[in-house]
Amino acid sequence: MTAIMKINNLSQCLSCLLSSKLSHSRSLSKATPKCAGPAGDNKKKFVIVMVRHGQSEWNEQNLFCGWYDAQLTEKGKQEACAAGKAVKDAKLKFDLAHTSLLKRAHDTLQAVLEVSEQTKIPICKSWRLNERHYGGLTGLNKAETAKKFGEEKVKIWRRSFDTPPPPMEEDHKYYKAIHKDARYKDEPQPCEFPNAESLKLTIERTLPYWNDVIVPQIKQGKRIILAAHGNSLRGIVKHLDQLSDEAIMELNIPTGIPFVYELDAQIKPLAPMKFLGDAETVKKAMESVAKQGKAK
Ligand SMILES: O=C(O)[C@@H](CO)OP(=O)(O)O
Repeated sequence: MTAIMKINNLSQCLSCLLSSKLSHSRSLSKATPKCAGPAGDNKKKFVIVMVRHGQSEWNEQNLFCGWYDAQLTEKGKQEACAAGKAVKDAKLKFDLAHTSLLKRAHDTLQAVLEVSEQTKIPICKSWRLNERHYGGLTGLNKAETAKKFGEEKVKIWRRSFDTPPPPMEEDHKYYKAIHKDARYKDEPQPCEFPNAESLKLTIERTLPYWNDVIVPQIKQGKRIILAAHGNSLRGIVKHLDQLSDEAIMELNIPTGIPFVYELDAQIKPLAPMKFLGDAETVKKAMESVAKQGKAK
């Protein structure tokens, strides 16, 4: 049975991981550091696999989703299974998985692990890996919003680095479903609970989890899969590839296609991200994410 750990804060996370290490000592003891590079610390090579969840019901309807807990569609489930097959075919093995508190990411991860026959690994969950909070735009149709406010404005809301969407007020249709959800009763603290996030704000809460939880595990040789969201992953990619605020605007991560980073001992990418999919399919899937913000 898959071990699931909900991580409420970073210190709890570390003790959680420690206890999981004890209870999963059999699976973890088999973990071998991925140090395939030539000798010398800088060349030491680690591998991390990331995947955006498969298509969700709100992706299908082209709605701003953010922290709303939309489910996977049938297509999304198939994408998740195909991602698992790609992982299996690439012979990628994991010691640990990380995901958000949102079902679409968790269910994608579960399918990947089932299809690639590695369901026994611990799964760490954190709100810090959630999708960016889309504020007052949550639940609105992206194409209709572009028609009303203009495509340029929607591109700024969707892809600019530091312009957040309008905030989610208490009378918003989805405020209760998100802000009063029991899964957030311990964390985030009221002062850190977002009511709208730009990519910059998303990075500010995602990066501490990357730096304090995931990076130390990578350095211990743990082979990790991270199943998250378009924008929480864009934040990590921006950091890893040191992309400028302008360059990150053009990156659209497709649903359900895993991508792999090979990292040196300083956790710097040794090569660009490599998608487990053919280049044409990946290009088309990226273009289709970008187009979601066009008026129809
Ligand atoms: O709606 C959202 O939460 C995200 C991801 O689906 O959309 P976008 O690609 O527009 O940032």
